[in-house]
This record gives sequence, structure tokens and C-alpha cells, in this order.
Amino acid sequence: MENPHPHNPTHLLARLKKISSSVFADVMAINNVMDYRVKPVNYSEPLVGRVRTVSLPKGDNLFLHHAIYQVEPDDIIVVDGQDYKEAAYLGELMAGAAEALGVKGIVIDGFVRDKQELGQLKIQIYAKGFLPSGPSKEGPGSFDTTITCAGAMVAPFDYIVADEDGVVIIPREDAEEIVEKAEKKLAYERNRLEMISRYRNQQITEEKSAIEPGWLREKLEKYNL
Ligand SMILES: O=C([O-])CC(=O)C(=O)O
Ligand SMILES: [Mg+2]
Repeated sequence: MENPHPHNPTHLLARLKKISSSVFADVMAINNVMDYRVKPVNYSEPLVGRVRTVSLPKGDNLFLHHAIYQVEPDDIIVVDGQDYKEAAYLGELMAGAAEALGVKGIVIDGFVRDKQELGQLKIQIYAKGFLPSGPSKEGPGSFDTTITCAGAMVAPFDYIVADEDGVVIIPREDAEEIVEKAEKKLAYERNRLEMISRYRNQQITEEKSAIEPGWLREKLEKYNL
């Protein structure tokens, strides 16, 4: 792939880190949001960063082993494991090696194992569940190609925001526009939270309608409410 290192994304990442997956989901298409079953297995903080992609044949993790030694520190590896349920794609050895190499997170459409040990690691792992059975290591697979993972389209060097609600993908070419929309939505939400809090603390003594969302009345009109 040409130009794998676009302009310095530090500033963009700082903005992404302030916004939740849910706010991003509100300003993007549904195919930017992964299936609800992909969830953190050892959550400590939101996982935000630059994506590298892997796709695997069902039950085989050779190309994930490969990717762990190719990516750069702070990258997040997103793995299409095709929702396979009969083998785990990763365990404590791979996760530990990836953590030692500075990989920030691994997100898998599939299962992992060594739940207890993953819980001791800082690297953030997302998966659909746990299973003791291990994978084969024969390949083939792909690294740094456009994939789908748990219903989301993911290209190498896209951005990811993941937290306890789930995982969203922010396409690199639209990232600036999406983060601007998300910042506006966040400002709106903060404003409403502030109103709700003031109402709760009785700092505003107006009617209940003071904390209604601005769009509510109009939407209810056709129901004569
Ligand atoms: O067999 C594998 O490749 C996955 C595994 O158990 C580990 O990383 O500990
Ligand atoms: Mg193991």
C-alpha cells in the first residue's frame, strides 16, 4: 500500500478521545457500527486510535500472528474472524506479545481465551466471547486490506472508537467532517445534561418543559399529544 502514513493524526486523535462511541454512532451510517456482541473483555478505558486490519479464515489465526509483528506502537488491530464460534483466535500469549510491542488494542469478530489472564493486561481486547478451543495456524488471510468486521466496513488507517457500548469505525477520508458533527452533538448533549442537572438541583423553577428536548413537541403533534 502506498502512503501508509497520512498526515500526523495526533490532533485528530485528541479530539476523537473526548467523544463516546454512542455520539459517533449518532452522526454516522449504521455500517460504521459493529455488531452488539463485540464487547470489551478487559475494559479499563476507551480504546481510540488508528486501525490496522486483518482477515482470517474460520478458526485460523496465522495472519493475526503476522500482523502483531508488523504494526506500529499505538495501532489497533481489527480482525474479521467471520463470527466463528468453534475456536478462539487469541489468548494470553498473543495479547501479551502485542502489548509488549506497544499495540493498543485488538478487536475480533470471534472468540478469545485465557479470560483471567487477559484481565491482567493493559492492551484492550474486544471480542464476542470466550472458548477454550484453539485455532489452527495455516492461513491464508489478509493484512492491511479493506475488510468487513462484525457488520462494519474497515479500511487500514481508519480510526476506531470503542468503549463499553461497543465499537465504531470512523473512515479516514471523512474523519474531519465526522468529528466536527460529533463535537456539535456532544455540545448539544452537554447542554441538555446541564439543564437536567439544574432542574434536578432546583436551580431552575420553570415547568417540566424546560428540560424537554427541543424537537419533542413537534414530533408529537401528529399524535395529537
Ligand atoms: O494458540 C494461539 O495462537 C492463541 C493462544 O492460545 C494464545 O495466544 O495464548
Ligand atoms: Mg494460549
